[in-house]
Amino acid sequence: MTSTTNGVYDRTPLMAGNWKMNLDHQQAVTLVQKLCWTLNDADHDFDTIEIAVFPPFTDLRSVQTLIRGDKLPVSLGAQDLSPHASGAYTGDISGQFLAKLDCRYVLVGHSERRSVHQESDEIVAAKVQAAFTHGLVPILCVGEHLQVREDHRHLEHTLGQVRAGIAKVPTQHVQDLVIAYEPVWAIGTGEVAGPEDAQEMASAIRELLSQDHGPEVARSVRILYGGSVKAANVASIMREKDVDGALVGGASLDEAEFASIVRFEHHLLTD
Ligand SMILES: O=C[C@H](O)COP(=O)(O)O
Repeated sequence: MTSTTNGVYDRTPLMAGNWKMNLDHQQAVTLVQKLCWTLNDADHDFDTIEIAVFPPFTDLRSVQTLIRGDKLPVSLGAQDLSPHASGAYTGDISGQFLAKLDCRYVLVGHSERRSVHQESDEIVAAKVQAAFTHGLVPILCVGEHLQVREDHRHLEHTLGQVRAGIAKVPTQHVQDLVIAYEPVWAIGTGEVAGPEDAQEMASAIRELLSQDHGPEVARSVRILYGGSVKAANVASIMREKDVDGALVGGASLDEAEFASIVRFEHHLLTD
């Protein structure tokens, strides 16, 4: 599978739906079924764009059973994991358990984890390592608050989060990483960063990866944009050459809207 938008590199676009703390396990199954029906009805080519859903932990087994039973072309991911493999960590979930549930991805360092649960760069780095240890692909979430952007420190801040998050990851793992740039001021606010803002950051992240891990690794890493992505704005973001997909919150809870986001190439053709 290759990217058909930025053309230069062989990166498969990834459209990831982070449901956050929404939908119980029955609603989760219904949403995934409806999403696939909607995409099938639209003759969507599932080979060109990867689709992943990130339900709450309690939904994962039900969604896994559906995906496996109906052989649905949808990847499964979790919203968080413990930095530890097992032990006395009440309420935490091991990456080992997520891998057993066929999770391919896990979000790490989402801004809501960093702000609500005070996750530091050190904890985020330990979770990135734990993900790789258990064979999961971490989606490292980074991004600045509004004040940082207004102070013109957004590049320094966000690149610092990237460097800290992958500090202990060997180069052979870095190439499999996914990074999601989510400016905090654009999350759930209806404010969307301009495509040029997304490209500026994605390009800077790729340059940093190139410096630290070499150009081949930098070309392999997929970089997503997140923050108020909708069907109406996804095409302009996906036109940017270093943006390889979207991490979608609210709009991923509606099968028609998320299906339309997944079919962003259709918008490119009709724009
Ligand atoms: O993980 C998703 C992001 O937080 C974006 O959420 P949003 O699309 O509701 O703004």
